[in-house]
Amino acid sequence: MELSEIREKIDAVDDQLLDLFLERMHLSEEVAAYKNEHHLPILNKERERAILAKVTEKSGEKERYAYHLFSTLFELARSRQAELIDAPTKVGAQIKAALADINAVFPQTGLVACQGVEGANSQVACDRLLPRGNIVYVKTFQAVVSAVESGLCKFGVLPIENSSNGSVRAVYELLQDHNLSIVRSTRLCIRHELLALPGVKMSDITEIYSHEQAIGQCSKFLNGLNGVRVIPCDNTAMAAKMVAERGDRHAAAISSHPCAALYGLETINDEIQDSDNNYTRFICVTKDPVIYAGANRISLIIACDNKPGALYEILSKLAALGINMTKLESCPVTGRNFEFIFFLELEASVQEPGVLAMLEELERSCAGFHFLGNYAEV
Ligand SMILES: C=C(O[C@@H]1C=C(C(=O)O)C=C[C@H]1O)C(=O)O
Repeated sequence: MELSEIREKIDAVDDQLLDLFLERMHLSEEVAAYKNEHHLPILNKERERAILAKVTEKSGEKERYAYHLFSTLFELARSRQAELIDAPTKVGAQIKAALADINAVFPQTGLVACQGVEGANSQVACDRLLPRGNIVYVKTFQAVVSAVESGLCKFGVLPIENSSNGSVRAVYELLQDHNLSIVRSTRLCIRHELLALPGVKMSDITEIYSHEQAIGQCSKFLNGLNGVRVIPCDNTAMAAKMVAERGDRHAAAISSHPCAALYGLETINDEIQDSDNNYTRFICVTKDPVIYAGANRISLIIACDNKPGALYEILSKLAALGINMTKLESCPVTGRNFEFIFFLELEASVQEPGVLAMLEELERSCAGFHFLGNYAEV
């Protein structure tokens, strides 16, 4: 058969397929109306399994392809049903509350909980996120969360990811366990320096203090040193402060340039970070789930079943809406045997058509779902 002839036949089959597809979608809309009336869940695994069993049995050696095609058809049918059924979801209620005040503008002032001390990168981030905010320093990320949850501070600032080290797990864990909303984010270019008391030389140093993230970001420099103990501490600025206060001429801190002047130290070595493209993103969180004008990023934590195609199903929902994903990181669930959760970031606003319905559907279909916020990066 000539190619043009085969293609003519394919065109004819496509016409039939399309008609049948539209008819199938129409029937699932009728099923949706029934489910709505009788308060039935959208997903019916038993029915889907029965159809797949029949399809695979009839498809012979093309069984794999038929399985995939029908799984996609179910996916699309469920998406359409979710659009039509307004079954309550947690994310729906959360977003509705967050959008209640449509004219809400980002506050200019307020107390901001910040982990560390003056000179910490978190402090620079606080100034960027809330230029006229009043900083309250606390010792740990947990204390930032507690300060916001208790109402002591309206805002909290936390580092969420670094371009060399990836996500800050401890912060994601706190976001999972507490109901805080991300309302703004910012990206800081991080430079590290080795600071010590005035006059101290590299050869005097036997101990280097810094935050774990900074230690990780200067691994090449640190690996090149001999006979030096590297000691993690709470914060890069705290490390500088401690070295200054102890007056120990064998100790140094990996910290930022402003901390040298702030704590009376001198730079022994500058630009010691592994990569000059070393960025850390910081988020600003609040207790009230507000979505301010200009929000164009959505952060999610998702857990899906450990089965073939589980992640694909999530991604296909984003692809269907043409949403760009700016982050997808898998992370093992602590204490579980290679079970993973996913950290996602999307370039989208819940006010764009279809986005809220898509999030509601993800909540319905995923084993775990956390909407962390819809916000703007400044
Ligand atoms: C259409 C239905 O809803 C969903 C979609 C199905 C499908 O596309 O065939 C099957 C079961 C449900 O998960 C239904 O319940 O029949």
